[in-house]
Amino acid sequence: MLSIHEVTKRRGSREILSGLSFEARPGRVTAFLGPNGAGKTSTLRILLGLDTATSGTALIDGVPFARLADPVRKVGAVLEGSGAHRSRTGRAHLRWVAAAGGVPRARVDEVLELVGLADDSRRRVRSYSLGMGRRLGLAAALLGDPDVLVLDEPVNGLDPEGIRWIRTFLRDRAASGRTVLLSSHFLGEVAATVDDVVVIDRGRIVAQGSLSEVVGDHGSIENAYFALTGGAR
Ligand SMILES: Nc1ncnc2c1ncn2[C@@H]1O[C@H](COP(=O)(O)OP(=O)(O)OP(=O)(O)O)[C@@H](O)[C@H]1O
Repeated sequence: MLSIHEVTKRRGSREILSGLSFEARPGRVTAFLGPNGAGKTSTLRILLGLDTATSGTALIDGVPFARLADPVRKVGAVLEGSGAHRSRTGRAHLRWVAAAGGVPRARVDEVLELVGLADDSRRRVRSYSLGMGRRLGLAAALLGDPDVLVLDEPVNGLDPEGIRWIRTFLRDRAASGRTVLLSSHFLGEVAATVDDVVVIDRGRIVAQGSLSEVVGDHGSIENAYFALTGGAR
């Protein structure tokens, strides 16, 4: 369970997050939607302990990221890119991440299989396509078989096959009782994948609830999104 409570973030004189509160629950895929610059990445960074809130709390199963006893097994995250050194092979990168997190080496082969990268694991990361880089990032996040997955724009730039794969993957993850939070501005895909939706605009939550609650009378998530965020800017 992820619980964001009254999170506010100021940068200089600007308030980029204003009293955000929402939850992402186990067994559900929650989409965190909003236009460019709305504050999605800033919120995820606070949740993952990469930045601090000016006020409010962001908790993972009741504790801040920094106080998790075993973070690698509690939460896996992919923020941007694969985070891998381009001259390393995919497998070498994962072994390095596994060692740093105290995860047994054998798990590397399991996650390579899970993300469909086993056949390419001995290639250097610089030769990977965007989609393969995404799969590698996801593989690293899965090393600890975490209860919670946090993904920033996971479908951005993927081809239809990659989008379909990740959609199925995230649904399976939620079906096994895990918590999945993904940020996105790619609305069409979200409707087919998610249970719950949180919409943010200019640092404020403008809607949250189940997908059908947020769609409401708008007919589609696209219509709801543009009505709630005042259209594309
Ligand atoms: N390091 C930083 N220093 C100053 N301002 C920042 C910094 N990071 C983000 N911001 C500002 O905070 C606001 C929220 O940015 P954020 O990246 O969280 O939005 P986002 O919803 O993830 O957008 P996108 O979809 O474009 O990634 C923006 O106005 C951005 O310019």
